Amino acid sequence: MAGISRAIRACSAASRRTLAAASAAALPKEAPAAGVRAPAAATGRKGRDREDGRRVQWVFLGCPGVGKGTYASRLSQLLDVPHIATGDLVRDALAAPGPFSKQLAEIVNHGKLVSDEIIINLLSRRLEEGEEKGELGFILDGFPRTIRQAEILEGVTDIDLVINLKLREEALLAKCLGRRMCSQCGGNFNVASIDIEGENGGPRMYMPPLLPPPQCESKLITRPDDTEEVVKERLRVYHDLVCSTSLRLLFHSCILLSILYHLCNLSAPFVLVWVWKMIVCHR
Ligand SMILES: Nc1ncnc2c1ncn2[C@@H]1O[C@H](COP(=O)(O)OP(=O)(O)O)[C@@H](O)[C@H]1O
Repeated sequence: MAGISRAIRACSAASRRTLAAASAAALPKEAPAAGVRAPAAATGRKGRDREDGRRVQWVFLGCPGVGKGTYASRLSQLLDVPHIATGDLVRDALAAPGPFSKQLAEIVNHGKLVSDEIIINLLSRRLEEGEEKGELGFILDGFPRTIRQAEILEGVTDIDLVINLKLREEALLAKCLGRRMCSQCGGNFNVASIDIEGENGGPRMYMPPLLPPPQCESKLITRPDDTEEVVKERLRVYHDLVCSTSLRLLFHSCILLSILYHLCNLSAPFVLVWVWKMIVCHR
């Protein structure tokens, strides 16, 4: 409980109220055994709920352009839960006139992350609306993106599954630059045709374009933050965050290891292998 209250105390007063209310209502917290997550298998298929009445609570992570939105939206239809993309919440806020959207545009159109306070406020509001509509689960896309966001989410929900998608850097840039959206139906498409030779005997990567139907062709728009310069900055911000998180994990594991080393008389090679594994796993 201390961890939860610490995380919630860290939120701004406004987001604390809304997130706590949303989590109490929209995200009923069951009482799993300490440290045990409800397995995804326990969650129902479409129309079949868990015993506590809620549906899946999944999270999709990964760098810009990796396909989080595509997979999350398809799965949300199959599992009959809403697909909540914090990027969409930000774009909705950007579309509303006023000083707030100008402030947001300054951040988003330069490839930076918006503050934890803003994103938590937007997400809290979205969860509250979902609660009013009777939504029973979610697939989150693009949240959490910082350690603080992850701590807050961890504190107020039971996440069943986290999927971290990865893709080679050259494909990511091409995919972001090829993204198109239909201004009428909101459908997402991609005009990039990706065909990259495998490296060091690795498999070739081929991803055909995801073309729009004829009725959408003349209505395609590109996101203002999908220019080459901004995408490169978003990828840089993403990798910086992943690196700082990995270093933090590595630092903590080194402290733990040195304690174990002294307590259990572990051999130095064993400690080195463990440290190496930490680096490789979190790269
Ligand atoms: N969890 C978040 N924390 C901070 N900023 C976010 C978050 N989610 C979305 N954003 C903002 O919205 C923008 C668009 O997000 P998104 O559509 O998820 O883009 P991407 O394709 O880069 O994953 C991001 O570049 C960032 O400015």
